[in-house]
Amino acid sequence: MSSLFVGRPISKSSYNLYTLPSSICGGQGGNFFKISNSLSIDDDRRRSIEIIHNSERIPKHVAIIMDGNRRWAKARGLPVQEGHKFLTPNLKNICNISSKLGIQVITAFAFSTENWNRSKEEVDFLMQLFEEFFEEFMRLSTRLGVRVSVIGGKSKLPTKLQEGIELTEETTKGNEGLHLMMALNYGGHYDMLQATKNIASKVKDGLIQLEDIDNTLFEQELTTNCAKFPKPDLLIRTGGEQRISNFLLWQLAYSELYFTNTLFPDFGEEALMEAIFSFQRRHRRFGGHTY
Ligand SMILES: CC(C)=CCC/C(C)=C/CC/C(C)=C/COP(=O)(O)OP(=O)(O)O
Repeated sequence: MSSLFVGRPISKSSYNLYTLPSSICGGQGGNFFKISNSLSIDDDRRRSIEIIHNSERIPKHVAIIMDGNRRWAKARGLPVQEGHKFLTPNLKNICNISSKLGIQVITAFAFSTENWNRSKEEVDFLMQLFEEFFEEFMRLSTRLGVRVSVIGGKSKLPTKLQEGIELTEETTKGNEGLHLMMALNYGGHYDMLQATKNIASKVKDGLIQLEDIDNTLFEQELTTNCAKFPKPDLLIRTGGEQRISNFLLWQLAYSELYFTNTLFPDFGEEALMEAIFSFQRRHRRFGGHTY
């Protein structure tokens, strides 16, 4: 299909998002995008950008490691907390753009099983910030249309935060738009161990046989099983480090990895679009092709 950019602009920034009427795109509110003609970009990039993004080209599930808050704050002579404060506004922005693009699941790594080793002051601040985050997403449930849930060891989180999470999960569970999974007190090791324990317990109780254990059964026990698309197509890590840091270890087996130097507080629409463009240029083979 050739590029058709006759739609209604839905975003005013360096990248202009366009929505085409469903009569033209043949689907429900399909989104099309192009980069503004006024921008100076090379032809190769323009070509990759001018891809009409149908469901094949848009990652269904994007996971994001939100890193770089401290460096952002330090570079400005600010307390670390000032960097963390971008959690809610940036995730709101990411959810908005992702919804328009047709991304269906976002998993955001907000606190790992190892992050308890940070200073008490930072951990306390983060727990308070997470409480405010859930309040805000619950308050805006109808407007955002985002279903919010949490993966990770919730029982170790402060009681007030657990209550906020429960309320938010309950309030937003009927939202049929984007599904935002917040990974809190989460670790890939934790996820695989809890799955293993559940399976072992089922074997012990005679509910399943040892021979029944396969990839499908194992994946059913992972915390991400609550999402329609449990495995990320694309992993983004902001902040310049190129490692997984105990994130979705099983689920990332065939994900495309994208590392950017952009620090999380600076990670906005333009940076997200860059990540999507990069994904669109990848050839996913899943071990099945040679060419
Ligand atoms: C946006 C926001 C307020 C997020 C909360 C701040 C926070 C704790 C971010 C860390 C996210 C995370 C688990 C990154 C993994 O890196 P790592 O630093 O745990 O691991 P590493 O030492 O391997 O880099």
